[in-house]
Amino acid sequence: MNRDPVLSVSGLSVTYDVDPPVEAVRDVSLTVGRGEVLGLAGESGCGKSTLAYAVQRLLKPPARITGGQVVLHGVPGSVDGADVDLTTLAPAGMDRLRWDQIAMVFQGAMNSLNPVLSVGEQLADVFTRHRPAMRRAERTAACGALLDMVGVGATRRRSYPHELSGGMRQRVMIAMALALRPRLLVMDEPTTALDVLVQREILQEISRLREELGFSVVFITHDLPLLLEISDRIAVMRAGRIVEIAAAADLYHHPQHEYTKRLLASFPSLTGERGDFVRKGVTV
Ligand SMILES: Nc1ncnc2c1ncn2[C@@H]1O[C@H](COP(=O)(O)OP(=O)(O)OP(=O)(O)O)[C@@H](O)[C@H]1O
Repeated sequence: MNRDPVLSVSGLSVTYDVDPPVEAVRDVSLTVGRGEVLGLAGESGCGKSTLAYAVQRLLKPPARITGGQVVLHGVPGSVDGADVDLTTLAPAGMDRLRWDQIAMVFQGAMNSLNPVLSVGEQLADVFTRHRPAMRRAERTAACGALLDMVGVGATRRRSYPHELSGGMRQRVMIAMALALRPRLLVMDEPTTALDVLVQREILQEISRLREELGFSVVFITHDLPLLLEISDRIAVMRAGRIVEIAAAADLYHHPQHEYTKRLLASFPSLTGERGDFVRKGVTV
């Protein structure tokens, strides 16, 4: 399926300036289409997180982008009409785009909630910072609607993080990431720390929200079976490079790269009869 791109990464390279230097991302090119779920697979240390952080300019020294471009397309109000190269954008410009256009949910996100503020207050804070003209009542209503949307329920607005389960807290983080209706959601192992049932419930929720709101997702995990279920396309990364990128079903049925074949073979659940769950969407 051809979709308008939301994000185009071309020739992106990132090095950690340590001794010896680590070339964590090497000449990576990929696009993310509107409304698409792009899965990013690969073994631990292959550079998935570095790529995700680089795309949002969230890398800190010793990491350094050594080449390439990250273009966000169709940015409202941008100077040249629509396309913004995030690698050259001034920090203030990037701050404006973060949350608004691109938001991220990472693995430990649920632990980054402030323990002394209610989840409602923390959600409201996103609006206070990014939508200063919003009135208090409007903000409160928006926070309630978000909590309903992710299945936490508006009545939990006054709860503190410690009063919620890990799954609930991660849902709050997803609500926060979706608050400003970003066009791209980057999720780095967002459910890995949760038990399998909660993980599936949340993935189902993300699939539903994606259909309802139309945002694109870059979903990172080492869990290839999970990616095959939820992704439109999958990029397989190895030692900093994308070795193969294909529609999920093609990648499963006709893997081209030796490494992809090995990766598929390393998940026993993908061999034999159980392999038929590919591309049917998330089911509980
Ligand atoms: N701060 C750092 N300094 C030096 N090297 C680093 C740093 N952070 C990451 N690396 C290296 O960069 C490479 C890519 O790491 P990265 O965390 O992006 O991989 P990953 O695929 O996301 O792994 P995981 O699934 O374990 O999170 C690895 O070799 C890692 O050791």
